[in-house]
Amino acid sequence: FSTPRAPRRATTVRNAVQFSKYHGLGNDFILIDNRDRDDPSLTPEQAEKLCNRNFGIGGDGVIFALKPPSSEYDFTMRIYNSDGSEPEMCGNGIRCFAQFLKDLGEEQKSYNIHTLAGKIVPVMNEDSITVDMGEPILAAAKVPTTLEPNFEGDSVVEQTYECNGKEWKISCVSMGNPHAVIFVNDLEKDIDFANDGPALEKASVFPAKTNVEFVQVKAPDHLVMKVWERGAGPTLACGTGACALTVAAIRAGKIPRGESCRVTLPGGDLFIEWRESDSHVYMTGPATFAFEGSAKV
Ligand SMILES: N[C@H](CCC[C@H](N)C(=O)O)C(=O)O
Repeated sequence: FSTPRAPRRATTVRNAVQFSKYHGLGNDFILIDNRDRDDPSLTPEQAEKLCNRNFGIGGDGVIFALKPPSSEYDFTMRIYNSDGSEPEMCGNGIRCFAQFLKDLGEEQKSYNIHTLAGKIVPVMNEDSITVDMGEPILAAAKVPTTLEPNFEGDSVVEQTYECNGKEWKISCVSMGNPHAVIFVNDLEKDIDFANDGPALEKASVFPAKTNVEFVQVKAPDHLVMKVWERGAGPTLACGTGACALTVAAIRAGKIPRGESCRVTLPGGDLFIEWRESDSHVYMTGPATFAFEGSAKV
C-alpha cells in the first residue's frame, strides 16, 4: 500500500496548483493540501474546471485538507463536486483523504475528521480503510425530502412517486448527504439510467437535490447498484450511497441486518455494516494513489 513519491519539482507553470490524484473504486478525486488554511485555496468554479476530463485534470470532485476547528479533530475535509456544488460528505473521498494524509507523513492509525456531516473517523487497515460513517439520518424532513413519510412515523421506505413517466418506489436515507434508493429486479432492463438518473436527482421532492441509487438484491449479504450522483452524474462508486442503500435494504426488509453486506458498484466492492450496538454505519474499502502534479488554474 506504499505510494511512490516523485520528488516535488519546482512548478514551471504560472498560477499552478499542486495536487494529488486518488480514487476509491474509480470514484476519483483531486486532493489539495491546505493544512495551513481554514478555507479552500480554490473557488468552486476553479474546482469545476480542474474536474473537466478534457480541459483539466479530470475528476468527480476536489477535496481539501484543512485546519481542524478545534483540538477535538485532526483535520477538516471539504469537497466540491465536479459541478462546483459542495456536498456535506463523501465516503470514497474520505478514504482517499485518509490515505493522502498518510502519504503526506501524517501517520496515524485513525483520524478524527471534521466534515459538514459531523465527525467522521477513518481507521487504517493493512490494505483497506474502515470508516465510521456515523448514524444514518432517516427522518424525511432531515434527508431532506417532501415525500410523504410512510415508515415509523417520520421516514420514507418504498414510497411511491411518479417521475419521468414511471412510478418508482423510493426509500430515503441521509449519510449527511441525501440519497434516494430504488430497488429494481433488473438493473439493465428496469431503468433508463441516463434519463431517469438526472430526473430523480433534480425532482421537486428533493429540495437539496439527491444522489440516486438503483439496487438489485443478489443475496441476503450482497447488493449490486448503479449510482447517479448529485452534482457529479454517473460515477463508478459512491461510498455514502453504498451505506445509504444498505440501511434502506434492511429497513425495507430486503436483507437481514447482518455483520457485513457486500455492495458491488460499477468500480468494485465495498463492505458495509449497519452495527446494532451503536447504530453507526461502517464502510470498508480501498483508496488508491494515481498520480500527482501541478495544474494551471
Ligand atoms: N455527489 C455527492 C458527494 C460525493 C459522494 C460520493 N462520491 C461518495 O463516495 O460518497 C453529493 O453531492 O452528495
